[in-house]
Amino acid sequence: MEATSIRATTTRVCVTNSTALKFKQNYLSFRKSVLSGSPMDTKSISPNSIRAQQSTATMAETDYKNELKIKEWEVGKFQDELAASQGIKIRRRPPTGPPLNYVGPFEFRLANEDDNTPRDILEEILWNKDKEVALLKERMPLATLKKELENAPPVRDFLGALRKSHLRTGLPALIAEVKKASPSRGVLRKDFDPVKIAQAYEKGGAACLSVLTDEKYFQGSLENLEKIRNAGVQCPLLCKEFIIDAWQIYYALTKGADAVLLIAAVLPDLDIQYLTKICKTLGLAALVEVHDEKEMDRVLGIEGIELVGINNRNLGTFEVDISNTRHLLEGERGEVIHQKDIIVVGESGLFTPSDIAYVQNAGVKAVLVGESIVKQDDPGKGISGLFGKDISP
Ligand SMILES: O=C(O)c1ccccc1NCC(=O)[C@H](O)[C@H](O)COP(=O)(O)O
Repeated sequence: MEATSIRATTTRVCVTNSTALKFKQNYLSFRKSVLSGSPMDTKSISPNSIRAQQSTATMAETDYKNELKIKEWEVGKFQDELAASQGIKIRRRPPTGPPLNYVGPFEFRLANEDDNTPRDILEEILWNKDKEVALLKERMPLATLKKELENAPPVRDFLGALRKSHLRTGLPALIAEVKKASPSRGVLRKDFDPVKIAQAYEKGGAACLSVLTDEKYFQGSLENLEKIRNAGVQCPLLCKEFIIDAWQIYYALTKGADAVLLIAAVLPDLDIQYLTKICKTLGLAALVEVHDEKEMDRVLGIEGIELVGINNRNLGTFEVDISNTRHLLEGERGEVIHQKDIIVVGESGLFTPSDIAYVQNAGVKAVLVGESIVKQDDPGKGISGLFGKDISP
C-alpha cells in the first residue's frame, strides 16, 4: 500500500492513503451530523465529548488540507522535472518554497528556489496565464462550461480549408492573423476593428484566420473571436492563445473557435497528446507549434499530429529568422512529415513574395502572417502585396 508522509505543524504523522481517506470520510459524516443535528444520537453525548470530537475533527481537517497542499506542490515539482527532461526551459508557474515543514523526495533539491523572476517573456506570459486561467476556472468550473457546449456554434473544417486553398492557388494557404499588438512590436494598428480586419482578410483570399486572444500582452480577446464568428465570417478561426489547460479549449469552442494553438516550448509531450485528443473529440484542429529541432522531433514522435507550425520567431528572445523553416524541414524530418501527411505552416517574419516563395520551396503548405498584412490600410490588399498577386476567390 502506498504510504504518504506528512508533517503537521509540529508532529510528523505517517498515514496510508486509505487511512487518510477513512479519516476524511469519518470527519465528513461527523460534520454532517453535527450540522444537521439529526442522524447521530447527540443527546446521549455530553457537551464535553462533543467539544472533544469537534476539536479532533478540526485537527483532522487541518491535517487533510496540509496533506493536499503537499501533494499539490509535489505534483507541480514532478511536472517541472518531467518538462525539463524533455528540454522545456519554461516553468509553468513561479517556483514556490515547499509547504511548511515539508519532508519528502524534493527536500534535498531545494537550494536554487529563490529564482522568482521569469527568465524571459514567454515564461512571464505563462505565469500570468496560469493565474488568469485559475480565476476563470473558479468562476466557471468545467462541468458548467461543458453544459455551455450545447450552444456552441458548429466547428468548421480548418485543415480542409487550408488544403482547398492550397489546391486553388498553388501557393501556401494563408492563415491571416488578427493582431493588434505584440510584446516584440508594440501596437501594430491603433484603429483596430477585429471584424473589419477579418472581413478584409476573407475578401483578400485568406483560407483561415488566426485571432490573438491574450489580453495582457497582445491586446486581444476571445470576445474578438466571438464577434468575428457572429459577423458571419466563413473562414475557420484559430484561437491564438497560450493553452496550458484543457479548460481553455472548451472555452474557446464555446466562443466559436475551429482550431487552437499548442506550443511545444511550453507543453510536455503527454500534455500535447492529451490536449490533441480533446481537440479531436471536439472536432477542433490543433496547430502544434515548434521552433527548434528538439521540439520538432518530440512532436513528430507523437501520434495523431496533423498540423505543425514552425515559428521563425524565438518566443523568448524575439529573434526572427525565416531560414528556421527550411532548416527544420531538411533531410529526415522532411521525409517523416511527408510520410505522415502533416501540413506544415511557416509562421512569423513573412513580408514579401520572395519570403513566401522561400518557405514554399522549403516545403510548407500554409503560412501564418500577422504584422505585414495587419499594418496595411487595407489588410485585404496587403494580402496581394504579400503574395505578389491577387489570390482572392
Ligand atoms: O509576436 C510576438 O512578439 C510574440 C511574443 C511572444 C510570444 C508570441 C509572439 N507572437 C506570436 C506569433 O508567433 C506571431 O503572432 C505570428 O506567428 C505572426 O507573426 P508575424 O507575421 O511576424 O506578425
